[in-house]
Amino acid sequence: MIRTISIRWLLQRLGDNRHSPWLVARSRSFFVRTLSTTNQVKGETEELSQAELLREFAHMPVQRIRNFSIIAHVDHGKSTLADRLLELTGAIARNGGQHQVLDNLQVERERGITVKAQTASIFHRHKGQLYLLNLIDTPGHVDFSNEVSRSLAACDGVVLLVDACHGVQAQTVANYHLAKQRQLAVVPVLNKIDIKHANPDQVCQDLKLLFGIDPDEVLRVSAKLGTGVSKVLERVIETVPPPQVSRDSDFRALILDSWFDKYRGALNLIYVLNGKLEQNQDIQSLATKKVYPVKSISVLRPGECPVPDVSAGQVGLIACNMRNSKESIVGDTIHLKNQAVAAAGSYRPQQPLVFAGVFPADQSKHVALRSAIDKMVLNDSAVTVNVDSSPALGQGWRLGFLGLLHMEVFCQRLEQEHGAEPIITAPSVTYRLVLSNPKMIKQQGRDTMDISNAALFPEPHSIKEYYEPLVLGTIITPTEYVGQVISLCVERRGLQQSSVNIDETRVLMKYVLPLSEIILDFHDRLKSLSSGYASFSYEDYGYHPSNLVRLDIHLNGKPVEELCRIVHASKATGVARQMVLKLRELIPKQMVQIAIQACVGSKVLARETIKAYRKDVTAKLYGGDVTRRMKLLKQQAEGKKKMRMFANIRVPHETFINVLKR
Ligand SMILES: Nc1nc2c(ncn2[C@@H]2O[C@H](COP(=O)(O)OP(=O)(O)OP(=O)(O)O)[C@@H](O)[C@H]2O)c(=O)[nH]1
Repeated sequence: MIRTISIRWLLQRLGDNRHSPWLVARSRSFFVRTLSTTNQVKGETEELSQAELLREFAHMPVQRIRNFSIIAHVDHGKSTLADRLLELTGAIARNGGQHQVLDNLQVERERGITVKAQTASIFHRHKGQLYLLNLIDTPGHVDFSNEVSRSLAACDGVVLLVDACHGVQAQTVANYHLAKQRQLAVVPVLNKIDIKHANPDQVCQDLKLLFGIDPDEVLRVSAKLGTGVSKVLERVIETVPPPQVSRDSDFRALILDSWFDKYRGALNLIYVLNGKLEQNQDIQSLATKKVYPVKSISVLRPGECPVPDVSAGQVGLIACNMRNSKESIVGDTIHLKNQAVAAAGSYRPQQPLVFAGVFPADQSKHVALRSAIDKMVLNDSAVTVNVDSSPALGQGWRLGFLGLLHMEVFCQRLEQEHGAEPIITAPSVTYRLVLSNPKMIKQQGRDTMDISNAALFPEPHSIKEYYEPLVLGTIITPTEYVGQVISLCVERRGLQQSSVNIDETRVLMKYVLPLSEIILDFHDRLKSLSSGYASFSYEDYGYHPSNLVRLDIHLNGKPVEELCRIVHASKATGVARQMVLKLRELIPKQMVQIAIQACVGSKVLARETIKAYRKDVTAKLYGGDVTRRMKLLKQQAEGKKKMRMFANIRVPHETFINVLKR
């Protein structure tokens, strides 16, 4: 019965949402699941029907629940392993031609990377007992580390996956420490052992040296071929403790994730810490105090399966008429109406590091873009939004991201999932200024000012001290590239903190680097100079004093706000030169001559000129009459002089971003 209703519901949704790739993708994975169960999947739990499994879900004791994430460096095979685990446990069809089922966003499939952590509840029989395993596939890229921290808040253990060819990489180190900070059980697994030049023994030694992991503890698998994968589930059940929750107390749950559904509003993925939640009960948000009736509860397998209730230790999806990101807050605690409970868990979204202006290409699309951004922010709690305006681009928003890739993916999703086509200004970091101007201090209500929009940078005489954000970077590189890596770090004002040989062939270096120096292309440069072998990860290192200046760009003497930048004083001349040259290429020739100047205060550091079109006013003249020709050219020059005075130079929108790329 449930299945029949769900398929009808699904088909309606597919029909009505042809333009929502996200929903279609989600529904498709649901479809795969539904078909697979209809055909009786071949898995460890094949003897149980879907209805029986859901009954098991309702009665599953806490002692037989395991919540774990798969964490690893980029491309080490997390999503492939997740696929195999889903197949093995019968959640999806084996050899169904579906790859990386949990990577269901269009952007994930196009880029081949995971950007959103995805949950799936699976069942596995171990020593005669059925266990409920909540598996979370996490992204590997540093820009999506918020997704990893968010996932770990609902876990008691992790599968630390390491590529047996490439070994421990920067993000392996970062993710391992994240798991250890939360005191989670670690199941070390080497992947890709099917590859000829894999060196599992060496990687085991590295794991021992870096993390003290006993080589005998390390499982060896091939997620691609499925070799050894069942051992991973056994080890998870044996090593990861059951959740530390209580079913006897009042209901309390942590909102882990949320996303928007056209019909049901915001859907919340919750991790229940206490008690039990049933359909039609009223829940209250601890943050907003608002009350909502629970309309539906489901479990993700990985498609939605309706269940009547969800109990402590379990992860469930609820629809409760929340409308937007202001109501559905990731990290918030929900409880039953009018019951006093303490906040659940310690998860807080990471603070954004990179900021960019987002404006509608056409101001009439302002409302549509605002609604699209709101829906996207609901699904990405790490993004911050503040209202912004610009004389050239109109009303818009200043969005905060965790990195450039995060920003690119967010904007791509805005386009793909919501049909929005915004203009994105150049990304910048947030600088901190200590003010000396009493009037400004009074206005601000304090003597410091955080600023990410260079256009709002105060005059130097109002500033006492400048601070810029630094990061602690971890670089792992083969020894032959150490020299080039060090040169790159020095060029980016990096200071080496340590350098350790992991083994004879690889070095782990720690560098303190200014965030502004790494956001644009540091990672690409590092990859290209090391033929793709070096890896980089970073964490916040706080604000430190710096010597900053505001670099203004003038076009025919008029400052262009969108192009000004905050730069380190030592780099001002180099950046000025580079910017004017780039602008000369990017701004199309116009009817007037354009002078491009880069200045700090009144000092011009670099200048370039774009010559005007020279309209051939003499083209129609019959040949040879020099005096007539000269007279016409002179008239034209007079006209241009006038035009220059009122000249309205057309700067293409993409110039604002392209000019800042190195
Ligand atoms: N030969 C071989 N290739 C594998 C194995 N596991 C994964 N791969 C390949 O490695 C590539 C990356 O796999 P993914 O599962 O996307 O890696 P990921 O860790 O989820 O990637 P991100 O989520 O972007 O960090 C894909 O081309 C897989 O086919 C394996 O066991 N053997």
